[in-house]
Amino acid sequence: MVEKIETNQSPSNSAKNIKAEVNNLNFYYGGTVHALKNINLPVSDKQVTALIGPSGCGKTTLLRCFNRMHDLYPGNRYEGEIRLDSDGINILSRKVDPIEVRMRISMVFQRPNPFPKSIYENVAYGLRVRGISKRSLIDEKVEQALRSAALWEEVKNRLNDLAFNLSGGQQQRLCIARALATEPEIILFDEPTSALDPIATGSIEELIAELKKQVTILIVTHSMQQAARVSDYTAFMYLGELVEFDDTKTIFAQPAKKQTADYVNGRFG
Ligand SMILES: Nc1ncnc2c1ncn2[C@@H]1O[C@H](COP(=O)(O)OP(=O)(O)OP(=O)(O)O)[C@@H](O)[C@H]1O
Repeated sequence: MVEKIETNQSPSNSAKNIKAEVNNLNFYYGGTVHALKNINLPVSDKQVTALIGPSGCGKTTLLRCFNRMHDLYPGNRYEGEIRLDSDGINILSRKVDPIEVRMRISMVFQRPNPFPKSIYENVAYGLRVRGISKRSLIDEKVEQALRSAALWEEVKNRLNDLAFNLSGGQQQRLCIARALATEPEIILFDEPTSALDPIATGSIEELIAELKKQVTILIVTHSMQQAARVSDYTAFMYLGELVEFDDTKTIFAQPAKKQTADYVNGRFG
C-alpha cells in the first residue's frame, strides 16, 4: 500500500539569506518517470543543506537539477524553476547555457573521479576551460584551491604526480579542490564519503564545515548522523516529494510530520 504523503508546500519557514530557490519543480526521466513532484526548497547562502530520504526518493535527481546534469540525456524534462537570488536567473531555463551553470554550481561525486592527469592539471582544468592561460594566475588559483580543500601541505612537493597515486580520501579532496578552483557559488556533494573510510570521512566532514564560510553547499547523504553533523538545514524527501524542510535540529529533534520522525528514528528506509 502506498502511504499518503503529507507535503510541506511552503517550506521556507526557517531558511534565511536565500542563495537559491527551487519553485514548483517537477522532473521527468525520458518524459515518463515523474521523479520529482512539485518541489519547493529554499537554499540558504553559505550554509549546508542536506537532502535525506530512503533510496529512490529523488535526492540525487534533485541535486543533479542544480547543475543541469540531466540535460546530458535526451527526453529528460524539467518543469518549474531553480532561481539564483544573486541575479534572478532561472538556471533551468533553456536560454541559460548549462556549461555556464556548471561553472557557477559545481559537483563532487560519490566516488573520487580525478582525471588521468597530474594533481596540478586536475585543479587547473576548469580554469583553462574558462580561458585563463596566465601561468602565474593558474599557479595562484591552484594553490588557493588546494589549500581550501586541506590538501596543499600533503601535495605541494608532488604537484606533477598522477592524481591516481593519491589515497581515496586525498583523491576526494582533490576533486573538491577541482570543484573550488573556478570559485563556484554552490557546491553539490552527492554522498561524498560513501566510498571512504571513517578517518577520510571525518576529514571531508571537517572540510565541509570550513568550506561553508566561502560557498553554499547542498549535500545528499544516506547517513543521518552525517546530515546531523554537517548540515544547517535538512530536507526530507519521500517518493519524489519534499515532505518536510526545516533547520536540522528541528528535523531531528522535533519534526512536524510523522513520516519524517519515523525516518530519522530509523523506523523505515
Ligand atoms: N536514468 C533514469 N531513468 C529513469 N528513472 C530513473 C533514472 N535515474 C533514477 N530514476 C528513478 O528516479 C527515482 C529517484 O531516483 P534517485 O536516484 O534520484 O533517488 P535517490 O533518493 O538519490 O536514491 P539513492 O539513495 O538510492 O541514491 C527512482 O524511482 C529511480 O528509479
